[in-house]
Amino acid sequence: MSFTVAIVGRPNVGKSTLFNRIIGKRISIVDDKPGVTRDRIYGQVEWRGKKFTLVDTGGIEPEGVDVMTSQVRRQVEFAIDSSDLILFLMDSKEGLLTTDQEVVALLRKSGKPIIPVVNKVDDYAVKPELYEFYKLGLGEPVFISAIHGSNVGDLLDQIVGFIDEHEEPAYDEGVIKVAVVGKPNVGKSSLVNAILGEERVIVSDIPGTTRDAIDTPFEYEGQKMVLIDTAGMRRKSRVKENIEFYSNIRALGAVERADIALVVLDATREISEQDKKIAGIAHEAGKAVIIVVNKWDLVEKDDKTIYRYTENIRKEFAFIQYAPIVFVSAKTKKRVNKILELIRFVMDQYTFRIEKGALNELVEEATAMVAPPTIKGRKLKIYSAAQTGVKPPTFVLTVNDTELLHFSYVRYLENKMRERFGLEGTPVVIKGRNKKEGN
Ligand SMILES: Nc1nc2c(ncn2[C@@H]2O[C@H](COP(=O)(O)OP(=O)(O)OP(=O)(O)O)[C@@H](O)[C@H]2O)c(=O)[nH]1
Ligand SMILES: Nc1nc2c(ncn2[C@@H]2O[C@H](COP(=O)(O)OP(=O)(O)OP(=O)(O)O)[C@@H](O)[C@H]2O)c(=O)[nH]1
Repeated sequence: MSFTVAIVGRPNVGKSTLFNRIIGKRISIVDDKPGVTRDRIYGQVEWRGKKFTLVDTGGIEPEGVDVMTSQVRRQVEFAIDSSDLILFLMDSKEGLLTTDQEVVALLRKSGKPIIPVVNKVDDYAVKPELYEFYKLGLGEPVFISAIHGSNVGDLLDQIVGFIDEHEEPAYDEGVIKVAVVGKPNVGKSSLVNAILGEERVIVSDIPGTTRDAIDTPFEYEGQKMVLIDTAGMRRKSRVKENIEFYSNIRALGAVERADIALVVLDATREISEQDKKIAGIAHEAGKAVIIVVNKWDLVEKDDKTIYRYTENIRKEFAFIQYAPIVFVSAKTKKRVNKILELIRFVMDQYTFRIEKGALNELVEEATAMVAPPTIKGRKLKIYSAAQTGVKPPTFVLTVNDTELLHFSYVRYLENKMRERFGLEGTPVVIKGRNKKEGN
């Protein structure tokens, strides 16, 4: 699981502003597909080659709750239980308040490192009155302006300074990394055990091991794989709302390290918002997805059941139409092997390369069939197409003006590519680039 940094502080000190300042730049995904999570209270950051997950604990609050003590209590609990580093944010305009000191006293008990941060220092000057913040005894505070971004780079430098000892295991190129994600109780551990073909002890109660996703390398018909498992690590949270939140953060950490996410659903339960959120995390991270419907043994079936389920999943998970669906039982092991075959197949798709000639031929045919859009009297012209990467397959179209590359036309081209080349299980990224003068 990735290094987690929590921003904690009283209401209105600027937690969201700081979060957006750090995360905002990275979010360049223009995704209009419905169902994709929009409530960003955590995100992945890369700074000087190091990665971490940043959490805006203010976002944990359920709506309508404005009781100060309960708000801060949730934040503090999250920070203590689930983060590796705490950014304690204060407001220079308000000065050091008693509440700040109380919260720090609580945070300190956790033994987690804390960086004191004083926000809203907009004029670059550290005035004498700011020296009161040294009284916290947490060392030198970082004075920032989240709105203007000043000193935020220094803050990021300090954060990544803590990451050294937290290296993730590295795997060879040829190893397929598979994250097993899903709501609590859908059967993730059972599925992992079924895949590995042996009962494995989940070490969830040993302190210190609980936070790390369990990586299990194995081989299937000569193909090296590793399962990144987030199961069995449910926090015994005192605050109910936090449980779902922990689940999502864990899923994010596992998914970021994986090539393929197995999004596990419980066949006996209705599809919920959280199922969609978890699938959305995988989709937004640009990972391949396989939907695994588990506990199929418990479903009373007739000859239409599987079609009804499939239809419902396609409707609820409209944003990942590309994901294959497999119906399994971890308990009876039925079709568990099918998952392994799908993993291999989907990995081929995730790393698929389309030869330039074939790609341009396809684009020519597609544009002949449905003409590119004309917006405000100007017609989109696509001069050429090229694949620029894999994991997921990424394509660049050279056009007259990227403004004219409407998302619905991009989706049309994506569908055409999928019709011809398959690309099942993998997202496809299509970007536009303006043709330069003279080429
Ligand atoms: N002058 C100034 N104002 C800031 C700065 N950062 C945030 N603010 C303002 O402070 C107010 C609160 O900011 P938020 O980011 O919503 O604060 P928060 O801590 O997330 O608040 P909660 O969601 O209530 O927990 C907003 O009006 C921001 O525009 C800053 O660097 N300078
Ligand atoms: N009938 C049936 N029960 C299953 C199946 N898979 C899991 N279960 C049961 O569902 C319950 C939850 O399974 P787990 O494997 O612990 O679920 P999990 O997703 O790892 O749960 P967390 O650790 O809470 O995230 C257990 O009682 C399992 O025995 C299945 O395919 N069929």
